[in-house]
Amino acid sequence: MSGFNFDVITLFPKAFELINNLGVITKALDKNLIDLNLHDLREYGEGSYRQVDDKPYGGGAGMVLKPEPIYKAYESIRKLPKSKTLLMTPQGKVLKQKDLARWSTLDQIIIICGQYEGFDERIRCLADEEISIGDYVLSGGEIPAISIINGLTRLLPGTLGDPDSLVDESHNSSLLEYPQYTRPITFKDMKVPDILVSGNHEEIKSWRRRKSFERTLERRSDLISNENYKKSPQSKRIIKENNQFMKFRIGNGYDIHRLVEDRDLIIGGVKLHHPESLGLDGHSDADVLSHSIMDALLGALSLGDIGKYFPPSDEKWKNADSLFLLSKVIDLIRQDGWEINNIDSVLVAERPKIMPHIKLMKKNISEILNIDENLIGIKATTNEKLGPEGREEGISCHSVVLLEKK
Ligand SMILES: Nc1ccn([C@@H]2O[C@H](COP(=O)(O)O)[C@@H](O)[C@H]2O)c(=O)n1
Ligand SMILES: C[C@@]1(CO)OP(=O)(O)OP(=O)(O)OC[C@H]1O
Repeated sequence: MSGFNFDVITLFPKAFELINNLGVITKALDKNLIDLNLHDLREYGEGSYRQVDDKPYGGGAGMVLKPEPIYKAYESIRKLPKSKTLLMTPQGKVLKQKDLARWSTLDQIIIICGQYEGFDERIRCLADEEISIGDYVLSGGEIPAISIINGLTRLLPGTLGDPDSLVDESHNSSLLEYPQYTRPITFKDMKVPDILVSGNHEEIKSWRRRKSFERTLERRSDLISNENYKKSPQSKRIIKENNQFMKFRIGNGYDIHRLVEDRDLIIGGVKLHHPESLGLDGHSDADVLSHSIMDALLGALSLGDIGKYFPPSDEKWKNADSLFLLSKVIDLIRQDGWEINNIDSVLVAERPKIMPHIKLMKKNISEILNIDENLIGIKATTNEKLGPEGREEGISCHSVVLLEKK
């Protein structure tokens, strides 16, 4: 019986000698569970120098692998019924455990090892899939090919002594593996968790599931995309407990104030003139822009809204300068290590024209928040004479902020 076939087209067949010293693969080769056929590209090179590469058309540094030797090598390989051809290139799709599992049901994988300086574009059409092993560049596809051979071989029936070791491991369930311990029970004051020596298998299982989830959330939260994980009550609790690992939070704020006579019209700390001499009514200076930004900041961290910190019932805040209130809110946000990534606001006002004052509003807010003006977006729109803003009964403002944990 012939095993799973790996056919590798490479300029450096000697690189694969390493494989013979990797336990699992050595065993698989010995037991004929896999066949490793190396196709030395040099043998298919052209002329007396066995040339395999040439200068790129259009100029540029380095040499490019020619198509003819690769095609010749490829055509010399006997194709099995269930076969796939992979081209190793940093431009390929990043290898995932599920790819290895998918390929493990085939009879044959043909791997074409690219070279870092590049290969003729026409070589790509030989491949069913282009694969990279990460976002970095190696000198050639040999080491990535060895990774694939290693990862795939250990999935083949009969290669691992204990097939159960495939069940729990990292990336199988798209969660990372739980922490593992072996003897001694205490090493340099580090003790094996009591639960693992309790003998209670149900509790050990549940501890491992929880640790696996926590570890993934902490190190690779990008892997937790499966809605099932997020929905389970246990996962919900763990996500809540691990909120400290969240790097970003967004917040949204809205405020509206009435336009009345005998009040100043202050927006973003700038005193504007309304054609009818109207101003904004409120307990404070009624600066809708500052208010909506404060609510967005507080909302991002689930800290309530400005009314909670500066109650309108408190005389202290009568005619308060909203930029001062904003300085208090940002102190609260920074207390816990959060920093503003950016702010975007839109003012809704029929009149006056806000556009000419935006520069000064940005300056005021950036100084209070101690952030660059470029991180603040302020826009204005009329409400096309619709609704309270359109009838000039009031001016409103909407803001969003993105916070990042530093
Ligand atoms: N109070 C306002 C309202 C609008 N602008 C500027 O005018 C532009 C056109 O307004 P629309 O409502 O028709 O979108 C708008 O893009 C703003 O630049 C303004 O300065 N002050
Ligand atoms: C800013 C505060 C300060 O008392 O009062 P107002 O200026 O009325 O503004 P509003 O957005 O209605 O309420 C929030 C209050 O905290």
